Amino acid sequence: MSDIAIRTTGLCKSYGDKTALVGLDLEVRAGEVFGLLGHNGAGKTTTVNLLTTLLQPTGGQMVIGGQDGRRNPDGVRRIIGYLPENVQFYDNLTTLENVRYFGRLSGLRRPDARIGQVLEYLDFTGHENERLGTFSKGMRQRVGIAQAILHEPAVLFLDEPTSGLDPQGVRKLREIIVGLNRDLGMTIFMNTHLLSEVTKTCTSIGVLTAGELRYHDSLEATIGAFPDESSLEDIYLHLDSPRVA
Ligand SMILES: Nc1ncnc2c1ncn2[C@@H]1O[C@H](COP(=O)(O)OP(=O)(O)OP(=O)(O)O)[C@@H](O)[C@H]1O
Repeated sequence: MSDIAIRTTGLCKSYGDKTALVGLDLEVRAGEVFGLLGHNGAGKTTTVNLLTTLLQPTGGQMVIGGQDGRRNPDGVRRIIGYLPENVQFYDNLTTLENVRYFGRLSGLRRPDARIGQVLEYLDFTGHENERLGTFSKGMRQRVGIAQAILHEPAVLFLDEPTSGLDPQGVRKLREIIVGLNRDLGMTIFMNTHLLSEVTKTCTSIGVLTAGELRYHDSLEATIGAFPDESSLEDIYLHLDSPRVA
């Protein structure tokens, strides 16, 4: 994969008369953990759904891992993993049955050996034969990560991955995200509201306001560029305010 994992140029999305994303120009380097911040309705889920080819853009270009997302969406799908905000599982099926189902959708013919490795990596061994209907939100998210990384994607997209988790669940998921980046070299693109997560997990951030990317830089540069703001929350509120051009 080239040095740039995700590049968008003038990427737009409208739903009828409603413009959700206005000419997004973005580059995320391979090996980064990028956090897309924004208020409710800013366009974060729309952005992820475009980049994962679940939605068709109304304009612009996007290249993910060297694959042209408009001309070759299947090529993009082969190299990405996606954990949506509300991943749907079959509650009456077991972990193994659910993940196997997703594995076959990804084209893995004999996924069980790989499922075993992934569940072990996620510290989930022992829950293979338990039904999803009995799991906490944190356990379901781990199954969600398992299905998303089964085919060893180069780029992993996460939509509000810690939403609704208790503090232990947040910490566990954070460790997993950081580990996938550090141990397996995955580029991670995550939407989040939780600023505390950004400081502990991300290497770069973007701020989306009403469908426009208002800001994009490394976390380190962001903290250095706003010496008068005492926390990332203050920086975010500054960037997300209408005063910023
Ligand atoms: N299918 C749709 N039809 C019409 N409008 C939509 C549709 N999906 C999203 N929108 C609108 O597009 C805008 C961006 O929505 P989006 O869900 O991408 O924002 P978001 O930043 O992910 O918000 P949240 O944090 O609440 O999930 C919002 O104004 C939303 O109402």
